[in-house]
Amino acid sequence: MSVFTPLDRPTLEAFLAPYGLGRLRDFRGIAEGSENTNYFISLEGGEFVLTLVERGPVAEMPFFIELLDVLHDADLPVPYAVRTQDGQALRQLAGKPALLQPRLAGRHERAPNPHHCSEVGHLLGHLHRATAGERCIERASDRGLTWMLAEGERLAPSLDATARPLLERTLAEIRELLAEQPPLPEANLHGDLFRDNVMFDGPQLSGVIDFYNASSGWMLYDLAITVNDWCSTEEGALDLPRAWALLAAYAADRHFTPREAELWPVLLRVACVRFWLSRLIAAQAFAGQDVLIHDPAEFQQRLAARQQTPLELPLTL
Ligand SMILES: Nc1ncnc2c1ncn2[C@@H]1O[C@H](COP(=O)(O)OP(=O)(O)OP(=O)(O)O)[C@@H](O)[C@H]1O
Ligand SMILES: N[C@@H](CCO)C(=O)O
Repeated sequence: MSVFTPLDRPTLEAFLAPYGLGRLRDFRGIAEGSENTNYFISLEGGEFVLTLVERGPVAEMPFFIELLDVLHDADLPVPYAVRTQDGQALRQLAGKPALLQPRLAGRHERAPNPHHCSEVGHLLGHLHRATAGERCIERASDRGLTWMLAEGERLAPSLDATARPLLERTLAEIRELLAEQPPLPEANLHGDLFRDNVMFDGPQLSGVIDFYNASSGWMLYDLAITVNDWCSTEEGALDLPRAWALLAAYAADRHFTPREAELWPVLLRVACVRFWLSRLIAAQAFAGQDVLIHDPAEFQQRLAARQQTPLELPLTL
């Protein structure tokens, strides 16, 4: 399980006292999740999740706190940093940045249908609309195009004869994007809107969590990340009814530009490379440890399937 930092009751009680939320009733480490340490915390004053941020620079934490406040104010179902009685949102526990957030209702949907995908598309459109243009809070992704190129070039020689040319083809596309810097519309991006970061309460989307990959950037890239997870078959191909439902719901909030339509197939591939690489790196770093490791091959398979994309952006919706 992925509890990188074990915590005992006295440590938690001392940490939680300044929130003034009553006695600690119960707590339990959360096995799901692969990057941060999370605990469900039951206090007399309500149900919460405590997150210890295990990766990424501490200096970035005010960005996440501000972004979640903006999204919460825009009525998106997101967690936000609960303040202590003297107004502190970001604190330290066991030497790590630590946040207490409300626990959102619902459960993850592992087998989404077009209705679930429509809910997700609508949510993503809302998130982008709330942060587009001047409202966008600047933050470069720490796993953006430059990172992909550097890590891809480093890892390519260790791949087999099928995987290596597949990766190198998309690295070439990434080089072209870096050289061109196409002016695609920007907003704040979730950056990791996978099934395990969305909660459903019955058929209704009830929460979006895990903003630790959020950044500013191309909205289309966030859409590609989302479609690749929510609308892929077991074999890695796009499931068109699910993808159409997601894109149609998203497009109700925003019209795509012609340049976005051209670059859509490329960004679907780039979004595969982003997670293929981060999974390869995590698999090496945590090999043999009791940590949740997502299968890198899943994104190799999806990237192979995205060499032809039978899915166009709905330009006229
Ligand atoms: N605010 C919340 N409300 C309810 N459940 C939550 C909340 N935050 C986290 N969880 C639960 O904890 C699990 C792990 O959280 P999270 O996805 O943030 O961890 P992570 O290590 O960053 O994961 P990932 O592998 O997606 O990067 C989630 O799948 C969810 O079940
Ligand atoms: N959602 C990511 C893990 C967290 O970034 C993956 O499935 O690889």
